[in-house]
Amino acid sequence: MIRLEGLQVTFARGTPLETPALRGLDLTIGAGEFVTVIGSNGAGKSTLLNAVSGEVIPDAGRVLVDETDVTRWPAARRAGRVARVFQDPVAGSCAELTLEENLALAHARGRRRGLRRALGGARRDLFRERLAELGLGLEARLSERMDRLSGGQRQAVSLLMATLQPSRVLLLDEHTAALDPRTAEMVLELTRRVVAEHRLTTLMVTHSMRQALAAGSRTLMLHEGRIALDVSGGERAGLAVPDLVALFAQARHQALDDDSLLLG
Ligand SMILES: Nc1ncnc2c1ncn2[C@@H]1O[C@H](COP(=O)(O)OP(=O)(O)OP(=O)(O)O)[C@@H](O)[C@H]1O
Repeated sequence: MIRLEGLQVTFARGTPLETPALRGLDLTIGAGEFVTVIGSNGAGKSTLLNAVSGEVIPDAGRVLVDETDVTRWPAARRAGRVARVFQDPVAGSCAELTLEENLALAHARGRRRGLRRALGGARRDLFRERLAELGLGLEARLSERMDRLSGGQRQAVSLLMATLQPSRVLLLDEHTAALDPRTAEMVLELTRRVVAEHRLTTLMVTHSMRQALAAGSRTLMLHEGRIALDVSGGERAGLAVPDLVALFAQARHQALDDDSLLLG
């Protein structure tokens, strides 16, 4: 479960480059809920994920993960609770290490146990089993270096790494954007499976309106650091991509109107 209360993040405060990225954002995401996040460039989507993962500490407001206030916790301290997969397939793992070593590191993260113990025979069997579940034949490639894998295979392994941690929260930052359409679909399908199996509370940022509606059960639209749209249930089920595009345009105009009212 994630709860954000009055979250404010301003970059370069007090300088001519001052940028308000999140402007008092309130959001509650239930345990096991899968939420997709859309919004134009600079809307605050990555900052939102960064505030949950601890890469960014807010100026005001609170971040709660499973009812624990983690607002001031650095990212490393949250790593056992919050897993993340990035847009760049290279970002989530160590290229020079083998698949097994990467999985062992992920398995050890957030636990009080070292790499050596994590590399035992029982672990290897677990890794092989979990890799086999991906259906990509990677179970036979445990001792290969990570940089031998394709982008899609790396994202699949990154998702698997996320579930080897004891984490309950999964953050996906445009994690299929760098993949070709077929591979992106495969990784999205895998994402659905992994989230459902592990009941992960999930925030997925995407620039694809189609993906935003096809994955998860709720969609948020961010605009200028605020939530401009929050749809779920029957309302969302009845939406097609053009409807979402229209709502997006409407929410942006609404925000512009609000600003002009304020300015007026
Ligand atoms: N480290 C930083 N320093 C200064 N400004 C930043 C920093 N990170 C983000 N910003 C600014 O904060 C605002 C929100 O950025 P953010 O990256 O969260 O948007 P986004 O919705 O993820 O955009 P995109 O879709 O382009 O990735 C933008 O105006 C951005 O330029």
